[in-house]
Amino acid sequence: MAVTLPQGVEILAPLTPAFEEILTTEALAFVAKLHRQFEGRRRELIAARVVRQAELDAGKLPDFLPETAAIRAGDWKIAPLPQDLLDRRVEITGPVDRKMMINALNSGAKSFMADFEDSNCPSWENQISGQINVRDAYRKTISFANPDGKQYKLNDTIATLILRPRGWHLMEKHVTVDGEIVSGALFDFALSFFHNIAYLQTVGSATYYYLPKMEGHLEARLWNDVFVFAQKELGIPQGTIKATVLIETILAAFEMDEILYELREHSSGLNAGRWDYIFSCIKKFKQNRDFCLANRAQITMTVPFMRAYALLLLKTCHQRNAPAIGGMAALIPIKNDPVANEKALGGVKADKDRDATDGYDGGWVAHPGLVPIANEAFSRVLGDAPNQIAKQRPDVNVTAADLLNFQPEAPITEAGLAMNINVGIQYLGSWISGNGCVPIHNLMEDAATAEISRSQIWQWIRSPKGVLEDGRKVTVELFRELQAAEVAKLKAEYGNRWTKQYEDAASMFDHLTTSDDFVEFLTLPGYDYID
Ligand SMILES: CC(=O)SCCNC(=O)CCNC(=O)[C@H](O)C(C)(C)COP(=O)(O)OP(=O)(O)OC[C@H]1O[C@@H](n2cnc3c(N)ncnc32)[C@H](O)[C@@H]1OP(=O)(O)O
Ligand SMILES: O=CC(=O)O
Ligand SMILES: [Mg+2]
Repeated sequence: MAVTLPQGVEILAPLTPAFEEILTTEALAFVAKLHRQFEGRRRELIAARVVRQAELDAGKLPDFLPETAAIRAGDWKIAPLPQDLLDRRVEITGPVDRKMMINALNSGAKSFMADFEDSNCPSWENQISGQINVRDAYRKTISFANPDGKQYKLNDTIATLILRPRGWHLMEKHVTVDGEIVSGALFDFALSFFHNIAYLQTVGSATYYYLPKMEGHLEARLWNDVFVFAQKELGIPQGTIKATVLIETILAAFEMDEILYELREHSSGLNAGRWDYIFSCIKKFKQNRDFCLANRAQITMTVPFMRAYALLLLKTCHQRNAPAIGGMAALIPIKNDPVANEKALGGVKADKDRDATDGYDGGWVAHPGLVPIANEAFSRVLGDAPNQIAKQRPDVNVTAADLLNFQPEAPITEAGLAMNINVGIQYLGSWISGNGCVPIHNLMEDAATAEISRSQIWQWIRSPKGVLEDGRKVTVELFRELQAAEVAKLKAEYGNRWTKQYEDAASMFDHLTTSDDFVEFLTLPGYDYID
């Protein structure tokens, strides 16, 4: 190892010369500073999540917080947005794979969320290569030669890069400070900020972030304090960093104003992260005898609790001069089946049309082929205006009961159960093999969508309402019977692509589903399977 490690820092993974350009002594010293300053608070907040879950398990329902009523009633706005975040009508997302990043930046979308989270398997290789790719993308020097000879380089006009670090719950096991492994969130943030902020300032931009999976405003306060500290350390003007928070947990939905308020000097709005949101509802109410959702496919953006959440997010953002960005339809272009393809594209159009008409300022797409559809839907409403933040929604009145109106409860079917098993195992197999985003049955599947599949089965097994429409109760025995059938089908379909990773995935899926202790995130045990 050529790098001189700062005192107290260890790296428990291989370093190539290219990795050493990212893991420099100075960058690691910055990681260590953030760790020493904030790791204690991060742990307290994770511990507070456990306490909150116990309250929910005991039947307490969430509500808007009485202690922050003044913030909700107050007349404040977030700080002005930088020029390159004013127009976000189409945002493409994708993992930090070099070729895909170039494709995303060239896609015609206004912004590109470079994802170290839901769509990324956090192997050491992916994380550090991802930082190299981000560095080169910011400097517009990124290029790629595909093994088939195709060359990739950036167009003259590219999307603005927004980086999504890992959430507060994930660790970076390959780096320790004073003998403690470091937070994945702090690690991803620290490296991207340290290496790029000074350069970006010279071109009138900055590092922008998407912040995932927070459960409340105190977690947002921690991010804000990290930003303040980081900017001070590197002599960057306060308020330079901007961050969009994904509202993708049911608890955060009750604290949207407060989250914007905590980050008001650094905020670039909120995003409706629908897939983790559904997962969070299942997770938080998994012990509630009244709670039980229908087959995954039935939980669309138009069901009552999802509609309430989407409208409240929009109203809250615009009251605070903040962009409201819509989430992701999981539909993707379908090759070799024009009829199915047209249906999928129609689904994306309907999704983006609804968001644009409601008043959203932009929305996510999963694939470059969907950029024109989303662009048309938002441009139809926005015209030449960069956004519609000025559009207020006083007509929207969402109550706690609306957010908790968990319908539909039916149907739950054998096909829905089998599909959850099939998708869950395929996704986990891919994730353990190093790829965090895959097309399965013509839908985009990532960590968030797979969480819904596995948590639904856990909950159906344990809920009195977990009954198939033909009257059979969902049980461990029924799950195992269907699981055996799905594994046999997949083995036949995969042939020699059915590797040890897929065997591991099947046994991990069995554990996730049958263990009475609910596993908080599938990526936590999954992390033990990857380097
Ligand atoms: C819940 C959430 O968090 S949503 C956010 C996280 N999820 C995502 O970001 C989804 C990202 N999307 C993807 O990973 C992919 O689109 C998938 C896995 C869904 C589908 O992938 P594929 O079936 O391989 O796509 P397909 O074969 O049609 O790709 C065609 C081309 O588009 C590129 N492409 C596809 N999706 C993307 C993307 N999101 N960004 C950049 N390029 C992309 C492919 O690299 C390929 O490029 P090439 O022709 O130069 O080789
Ligand atoms: O991150 C987005 C989501 O839907 O989850
Ligand atoms: Mg998510």
